[in-house]
Amino acid sequence: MALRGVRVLELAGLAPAPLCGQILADFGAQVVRVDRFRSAAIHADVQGRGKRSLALDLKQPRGAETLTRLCQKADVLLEPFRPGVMENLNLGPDVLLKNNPRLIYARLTGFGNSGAYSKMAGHDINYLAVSGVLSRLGRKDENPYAPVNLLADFAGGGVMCALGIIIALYERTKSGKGQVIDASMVEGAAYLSSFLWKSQNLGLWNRPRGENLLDSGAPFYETYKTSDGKFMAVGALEPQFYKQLISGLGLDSDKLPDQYDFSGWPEMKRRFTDLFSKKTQAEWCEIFDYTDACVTPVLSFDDVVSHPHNKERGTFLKNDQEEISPRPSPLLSRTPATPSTRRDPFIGEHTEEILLDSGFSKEEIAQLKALKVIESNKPKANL
Ligand SMILES: C[C@H](CCC[C@H](C)C(=O)SCCNC(=O)CCNC(=O)[C@H](O)C(C)(C)COP(=O)(O)OP(=O)(O)OC[C@H]1O[C@@H](n2cnc3c(N)ncnc32)[C@H](O)[C@@H]1OP(=O)(O)O)[C@H]1CC[C@H]2[C@@H]3[C@H](O)C[C@@H]4C[C@H](O)CC[C@]4(C)[C@H]3C[C@H](O)[C@]12C
Repeated sequence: MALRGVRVLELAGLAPAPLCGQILADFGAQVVRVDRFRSAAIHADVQGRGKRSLALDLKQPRGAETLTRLCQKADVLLEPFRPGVMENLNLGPDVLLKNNPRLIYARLTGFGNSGAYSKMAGHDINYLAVSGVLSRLGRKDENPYAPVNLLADFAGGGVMCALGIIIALYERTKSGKGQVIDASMVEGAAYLSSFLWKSQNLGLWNRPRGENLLDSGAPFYETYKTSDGKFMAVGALEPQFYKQLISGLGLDSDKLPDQYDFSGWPEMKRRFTDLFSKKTQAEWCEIFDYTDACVTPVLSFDDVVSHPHNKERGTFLKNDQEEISPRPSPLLSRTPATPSTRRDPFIGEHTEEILLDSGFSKEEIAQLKALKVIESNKPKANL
């Protein structure tokens, strides 16, 4: 796998850093999740695929020393805390990069490591708001709407941070040096929105929220309810594809307003809504599947795995606990990701083996355990 041999220490956090670590693990990195003790853990990590867990109390000087020692042999440290937390633990970049100048020290925060808001608590919706993106999301005459926590947490945060890590690893092959990555979810989300900024001159975003081409203003870029309570997604932007949509709906284009005549959009939306409500999702699929009308079913989590296209591509996989999740993407032809099929690790499941692998002696491990600096939790046998 592409990232084989890359050693990552991921300090346990909420959603974005776990996704970043999971991406690295899926593509072959050895990812150790550094957890708080089981009794102190606040959130359950559901993105632990392919990781091992070390439970370590960083608040104790011996705990911080242990992490410092682990960082000497690591390629990447991923930390998800509020700015200043790592420095308070004597684990800031100055200390760790001095010990290991090749270390890539990735800081995944909401507002960044500096700036007026940097020390404030927040979540996806707050970062998306400050990025400017949230103001553009939502339907006409409704409040802005955050699409779950996908945009800031995962796309602008977890994925962007993984990209930063890969770029820094690549750069290190030339310079031999590590560096600090300041991955702010506000800036990650803003960066993702580059197209929205750059396309303003095209007239795509001049109208109020929910009245533009790609924000549910256009009748040909919208979802429609079907007679069985399901939905179809329509994305027929180009005239040649729009023509196929119109024909599939049984309409006569000569009797309709021009596709890009904004004044005709509300009426066209009403007509499309009415038409789509007359057939089931399956009936619409019979009409539109394998055409260029850009019309597809909105698949539920129940239906998506068994959809023929996804089945053929193996888009979803099952682990050995029968849990279904999406296969890593993208597909690399020679060195594809081969994600672990094992269940996610328990907190502290691999504490001892990780320390042994990293050169700690059995005596040192026993001492750390006696001092309650580390915790070891073995899964109960399944009898
Ligand atoms: C599923 C929900 C999560 C959704 C994600 C959400 C939408 C997001 O947006 S995630 C993005 C959050 N933001 C960031 O990550 C930005 C960067 N980080 C921060 O800004 C902050 O970390 C923070 C604001 C996120 C949290 O601040 P906090 O004050 O808690 O922490 P920090 O200041 O960073 O300091 C960390 C302290 O911890 C110490 N530490 C760390 N590691 C160790 C260690 N190994 N040993 C010792 N000490 C350690 C560190 O030293 C710091 O100490 P100090 O403060 O003293 O310096 C879920 C969200 C809520 C969940 C529910 C909830 O928890 C209740 C239930 C709990 C139950 O167990 C399960 C069900 C719940 C209902 C649970 C369900 C879900 O998990 C949630 C809904």
